[in-house]
Amino acid sequence: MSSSTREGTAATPLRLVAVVGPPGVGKSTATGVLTRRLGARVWRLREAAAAYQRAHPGATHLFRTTDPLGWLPDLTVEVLLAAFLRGRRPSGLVVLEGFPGSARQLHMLCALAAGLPVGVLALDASDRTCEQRAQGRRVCAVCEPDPRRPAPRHPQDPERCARCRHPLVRRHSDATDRFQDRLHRYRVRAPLIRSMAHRLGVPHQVITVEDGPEACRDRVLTAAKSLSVSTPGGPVISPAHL
Ligand SMILES: Nc1ncnc2c1ncn2[C@@H]1O[C@H](COP(=O)(O)OP(=O)(O)O)[C@@H](O)[C@H]1O
Repeated sequence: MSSSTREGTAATPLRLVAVVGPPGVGKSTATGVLTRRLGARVWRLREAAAAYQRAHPGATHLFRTTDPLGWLPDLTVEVLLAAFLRGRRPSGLVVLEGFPGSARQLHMLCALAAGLPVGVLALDASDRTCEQRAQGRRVCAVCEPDPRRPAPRHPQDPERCARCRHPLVRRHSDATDRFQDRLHRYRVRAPLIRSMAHRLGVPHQVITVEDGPEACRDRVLTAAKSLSVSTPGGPVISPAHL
């Protein structure tokens, strides 16, 4: 990659692009494109939670959840986001992968981002495509102890990892019932996230990623670039009205 293609370098101010979409649509893949091509950094709620727990071993109460999909309470999400945005935060483009998961979380993000440029990139494909992609996805538990990202398949032995040659496995959350629950939750919440973005003046772009990764790459790059330049006016809606 030439350095002229990397635009999210540490010299530029912080800009946030939230990449959302149904499970299996290609969020991790798109995030990978943005990290490689734009030098973006990635913020993932799960990783932020794990890092916070390591740094605050006494804060176990924050991580108790009764949600059937294991989602953390919004109060905890707010603590994690605030730690990221109000601490020694990075500069340049940051991709929030799979976040926000609800309209309320988008509101929270904008309130904490306090005028920083925020954009939402919503990837979309049919339920069938998402399901097929999730069923075909394999991860490597050796390269990544808590595997989330799709692993590259070995060209001669596609059931093995191209990096370490260990057998690839399916993601626990791709089991059919769990996948359907995640898909349903996203489909219910996506229009609410979109209308919240509209109410907050946050740029929101939907791109269809029905065709293969090559064809989607340029669309993802173009959308992320255009989304990461405008600044929202900041939340004007009281959380009580959410
Ligand atoms: N545009 C695309 N076309 C075909 N397959 C894709 C595309 N984007 C991602 N994939 C594949 O679909 C699966 C799910 O992608 P992933 O990025 O893990 O989805 P998500 O993070 O949204 O759950 C992976 O195996 C990935 O390689």
